[in-house]
Amino acid sequence: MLKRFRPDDPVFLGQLEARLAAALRHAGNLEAGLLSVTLAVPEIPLEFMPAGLDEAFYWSRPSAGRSLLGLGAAAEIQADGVERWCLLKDAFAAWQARWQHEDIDATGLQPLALGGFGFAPQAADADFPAARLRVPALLLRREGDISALTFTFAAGAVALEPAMQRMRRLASAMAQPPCEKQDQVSRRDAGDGEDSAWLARVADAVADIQSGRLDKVVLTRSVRLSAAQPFDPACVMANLAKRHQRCTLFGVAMPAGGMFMGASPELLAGLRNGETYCDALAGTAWDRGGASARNLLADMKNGREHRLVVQSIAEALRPVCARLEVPAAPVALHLGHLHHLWSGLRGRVKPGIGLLDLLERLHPTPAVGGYPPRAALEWLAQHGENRSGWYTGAVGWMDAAGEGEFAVALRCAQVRGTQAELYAGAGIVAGSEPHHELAETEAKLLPMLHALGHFREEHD
Ligand SMILES: C=C(O[C@H]1C=CC=C(C(=O)O)[C@@H]1O)C(=O)O
Repeated sequence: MLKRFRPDDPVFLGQLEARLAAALRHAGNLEAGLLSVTLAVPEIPLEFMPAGLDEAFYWSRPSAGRSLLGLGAAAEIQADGVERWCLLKDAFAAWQARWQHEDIDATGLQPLALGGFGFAPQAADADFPAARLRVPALLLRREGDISALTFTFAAGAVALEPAMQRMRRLASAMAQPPCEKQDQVSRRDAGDGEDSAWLARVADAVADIQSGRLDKVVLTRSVRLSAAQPFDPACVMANLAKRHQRCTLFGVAMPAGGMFMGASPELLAGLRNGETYCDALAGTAWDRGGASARNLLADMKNGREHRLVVQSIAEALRPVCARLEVPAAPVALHLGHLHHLWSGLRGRVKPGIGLLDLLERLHPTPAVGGYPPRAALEWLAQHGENRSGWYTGAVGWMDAAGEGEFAVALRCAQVRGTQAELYAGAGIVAGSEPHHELAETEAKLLPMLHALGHFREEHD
């Protein structure tokens, strides 16, 4: 085990290189598939995303003591269209079948694939495939009190030097302070006309719900921010991390530069040792307006909105679970100024069911789509709902055994240069009032607005 972790320390890097070289020699010739080498390192500070890494995938769930940072790709599958789940499952099964792992220090940690997918089966824009899974060439992770590095190589590309080059880039990024205080102040681009179009769409949805065509549909909107100086994604992430420790923090580098990042309050699904856990999150109140947090649990409209999500998740899980626990009533989840109705569902999955099977069955839940799911998706398609990137899809990780966690991509933005595009939505049910729903989306934008330096003077 390496005795000290000072990423910029040549002694550390020298020891690491020697140990990796020995592990590669020990592994022998890799004729097909993937080789991962995991080395324990002393405690890694991963509560912040390091700055200046243009190929990073960062995922952190502080409440579970879990943080991941992946760089590069030893293997990747991008999948588009209605068959995207089949394509992902086939590719993942092929990796699993020939994935050699040298866990040199017996960390017990498996190598991981990192990935995400969008709301719709087709890619929404050029920066994001509809779905992607990637085995990072270098993975830095913290799991409770274990910290480790995993290097992964594809057959035909088992080479020490490129791996160490990437490691040195990571080391110099981690040696920097996570965020030089960014006194960024951004301004919001005008979009009043867009607000009135959105209000009209909510009114249309309410009318169609009242006519019985559907029970619920989630409508989303986006706003743009600009700043005089480029946003620094590491600072934005540090701002999110300061305020949203109960959420899942994520940052996914975009191929043409910039980052898709956010602080999600909702796990779509987790799977560990055959036990699955899912958040049903729907029904919202916020400070300064709306149903107050105190009334949230008694509010009929929010209760209706929430029940549809619980019911739908339970319907999706029941056929693949040997045991399923569905709470009889939600509890209030308080996240700063936002308050949600939350129900945690848990179950034991049947043998052979992996995380990708669960994601395929669950997505999109009525927390991001609507109910009945098909009627809601048709309604959204007919009304031109267009969601950028992976917003209302999910971002997460899977281990080589097919278990892992994906968080719904909410409370997020695409941040590139001096521009940012932020997203928020609201569930529309019978009785929804358009201006109230617009105010709800404004409340849901606040976490990212704060993190991007908007409203700084008013609130900080
Ligand atoms: C679609 C969003 O929130 C969903 C998740 C939680 C609560 C929701 C609600 O109360 O409407 C939404 O269904 C969003 O934050 O962009």
